[in-house]
Amino acid sequence: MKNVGFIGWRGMVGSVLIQRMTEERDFDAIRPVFFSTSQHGQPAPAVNGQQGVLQDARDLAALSALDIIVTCQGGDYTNEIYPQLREIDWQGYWIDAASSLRMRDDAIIILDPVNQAVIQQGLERGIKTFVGGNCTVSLMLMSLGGLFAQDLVEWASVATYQAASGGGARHMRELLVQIGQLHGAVAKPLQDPASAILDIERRVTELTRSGTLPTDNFGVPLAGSLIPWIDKQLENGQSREEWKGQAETNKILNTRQPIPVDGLCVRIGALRCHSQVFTLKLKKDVPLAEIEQLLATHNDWVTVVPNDRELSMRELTPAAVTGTLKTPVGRLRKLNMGPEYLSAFTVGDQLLWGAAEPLRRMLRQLAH
Ligand SMILES: NC(=O)C1=CN([C@@H]2O[C@H](COP(=O)(O)OP(=O)(O)OC[C@H]3O[C@@H](n4cnc5c(N)ncnc54)[C@H](OP(=O)(O)O)[C@@H]3O)[C@@H](O)[C@H]2O)C=CC1
Ligand SMILES: N[C@@H](CC(=O)OP(=O)(O)O)C(=O)O
Repeated sequence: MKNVGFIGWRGMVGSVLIQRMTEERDFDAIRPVFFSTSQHGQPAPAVNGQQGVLQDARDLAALSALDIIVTCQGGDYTNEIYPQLREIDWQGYWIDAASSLRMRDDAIIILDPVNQAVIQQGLERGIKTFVGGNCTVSLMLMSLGGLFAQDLVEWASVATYQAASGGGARHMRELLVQIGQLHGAVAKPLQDPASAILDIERRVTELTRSGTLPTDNFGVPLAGSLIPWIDKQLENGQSREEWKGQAETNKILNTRQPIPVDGLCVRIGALRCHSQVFTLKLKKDVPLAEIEQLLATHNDWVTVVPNDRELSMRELTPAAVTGTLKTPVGRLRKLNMGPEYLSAFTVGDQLLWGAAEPLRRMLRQLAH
């Protein structure tokens, strides 16, 4: 049995990972050791009736005794600890949720339903560093994988609708507090059907602009609004989140000729599901029925939602998908621009296939 260290297990991504591992009985096949940067010495979570003590996540001796390290602690931790471990010639496998190591030549971005062949080749070449992809990229490829697998995509233009959870736990709290404060300010007139809706709206807008809503995390109000920028600003005018679209997609797929992927990333007031709208230019005119068939059969989690009003409203929303491993795609239709132009709408839980699930499945491969 492999000794596996977990860092970041009590964070948002980490706790989803532990929950999924428990559901799938993954702990039966490993000897887990839990670490913390702030709570070492305290009781570790009990697994299969066994409970140890939290180890120090900066103790290189304890870390280097492990066969596999799984970290959901974030990029700062990775940047601090990973080079030190490799420096002392630690030969174990490093599985990471953070973006820091993704684009290194000696790291593979893991999304096994899409790139198991790339993962397998990497393992055979002795690659030891496996990193989960950016959530929008992973969710796009889970939903549209059938078209990429057949090399049908000439380019993809995307507009994202990204959930608060992508920013972290505190961002989710901030959104909910904002929602509560806005509602609280108008709760009374709202109960009166005779009250004027534009007076209510004015009060909400005034409060939104007053500077009194909590905005420490998002920087501006998100409730009742949106934020058309995610992550850092790059010199070419893209946000870093937008830059990842093309860079990571092509690395995951190991394309010889890069497929252009670009668009705008937008934060909205959903809690943990990212949605994305695509305009795809296909390399040829493929009948819609064939497209639906390719998409639906690509992996076990994607479903094609027929382009029907009722079904789209019921099945193709964050409310329907949150907390599940489903990665549905719908609103599929040929656009007025021509028969090679396809629209698509995708939804997926950014903490499951967007973050924790690819790590869990990589660990399972390595542990067996
Ligand atoms: N959020 C997301 O959607 C995605 C995140 N990632 C990556 O994963 C990393 C971790 O993200 P996320 O899970 O959101 O981070 P969190 O902020 O939820 O957790 C990170 C760490 O904070 C510490 N911590 C301090 N106080 C608490 C508390 N009250 N409850 C839980 N943990 C606490 C824990 O470390 P300790 O025990 O050592 O104190 C924990 O491991 C990100 O930095 C990013 O690199 C990747 C994909 C998506
Ligand atoms: N940036 C993503 C979440 C995330 O953590 O992405 P990455 O793993 O690429 O840093 C979002 O805000 O929705």
